[in-house]
Amino acid sequence: MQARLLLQDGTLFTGTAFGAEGEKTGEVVFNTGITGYQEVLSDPSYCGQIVTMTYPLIGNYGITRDDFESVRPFVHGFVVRRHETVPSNWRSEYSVDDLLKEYDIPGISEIDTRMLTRIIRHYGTMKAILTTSNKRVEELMEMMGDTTIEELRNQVARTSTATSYSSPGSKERIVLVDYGAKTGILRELNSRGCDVVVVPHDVSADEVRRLNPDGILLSNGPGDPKDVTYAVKTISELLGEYPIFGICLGHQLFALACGADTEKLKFGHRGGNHPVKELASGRCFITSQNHGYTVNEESVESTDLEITHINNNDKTVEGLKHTRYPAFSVQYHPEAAPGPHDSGYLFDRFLQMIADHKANTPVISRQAQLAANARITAPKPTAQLEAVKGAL
Ligand SMILES: NC(=O)CC[C@H](N)C(=O)O
Repeated sequence: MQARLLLQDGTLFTGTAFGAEGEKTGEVVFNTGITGYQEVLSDPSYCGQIVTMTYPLIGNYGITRDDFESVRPFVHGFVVRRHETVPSNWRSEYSVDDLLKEYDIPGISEIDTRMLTRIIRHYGTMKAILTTSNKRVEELMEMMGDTTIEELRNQVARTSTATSYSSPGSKERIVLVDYGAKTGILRELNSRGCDVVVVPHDVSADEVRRLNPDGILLSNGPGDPKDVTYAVKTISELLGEYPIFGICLGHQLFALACGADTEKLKFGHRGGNHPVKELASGRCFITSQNHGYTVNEESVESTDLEITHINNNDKTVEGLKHTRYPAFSVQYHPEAAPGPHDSGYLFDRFLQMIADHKANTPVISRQAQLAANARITAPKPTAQLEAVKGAL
């Protein structure tokens, strides 16, 4: 069956359909990873996007559920040069084609993904529609135009957990705020023995305090950080009270909460080999990335933040730390799977920061904090009780 990919600028690609039949609009972006298509498909940060892989052969090692970064794929469409229908891997459970069909995601293969990537690099990311229908181009253009940017935004609520859950451990209590978190973050915390409570994106500062965490981890997630205003407010309320570590969207929200600004990149960073320089050591780390927005460098100057890492390719901000409070963040993914694993040490740094914070927090103030928490936890008197009290 034929499939077509129509870009907002009118460029039309005609190829072969795979995955689900139908039509999906999204922002078209490219990922340069040679492996990792399962993690890309199931990374909630891609919600609302049509992803093209620059590596030309996709699907050759099949699909293994254990490798997923969340419970289901979130991409709106998948674009590849060649798609393998007969995976060759003992762990494979089924093919990419089966996965896309199961989750109603259309795919297109046999198109010039190199040309598509060059268009995105030249003109920037843009909207696109992927279809298996025979609709006329004019009609498709109209449909794409009707998809408001709002439909492609505000994806955090769609990808976050609706209720809190815990992943118990015997060490530090970490509250992981799920803005569309990758499973890899939980895996890294659990492997270090952390007692993790995963909470929804719209958790309030008081709800976090009630959990009495040793530290807070702000996860990755889809969309524009400026759409998640309530999270910025919550983070600014918790800043200084608990050690904080932000990853990707969590990094951007942390920056906004500290008064810095974010902006959209022309075509973003998505792949497994982005070089990042740690300014303190001068060392270069190879990192896994997936983001379209970035923290504006100049805006950091007027805040209490310090830039700790920069991207070696385009010099954009890749890491921040607070100069007064125990809090830091990175734009890339230290929990990368399938890799590179250069930055896994950042989880150890976070736990060390928690240990230092505990050691430096006078016992009396910790007790005061616990007392404050107890006050917050105490049930509020109901209106009825107030009325009875008033009558007495
Ligand atoms: N992986 C992420 O957390 C992505 C952050 C944000 N949605 C961006 O595109 O910049």
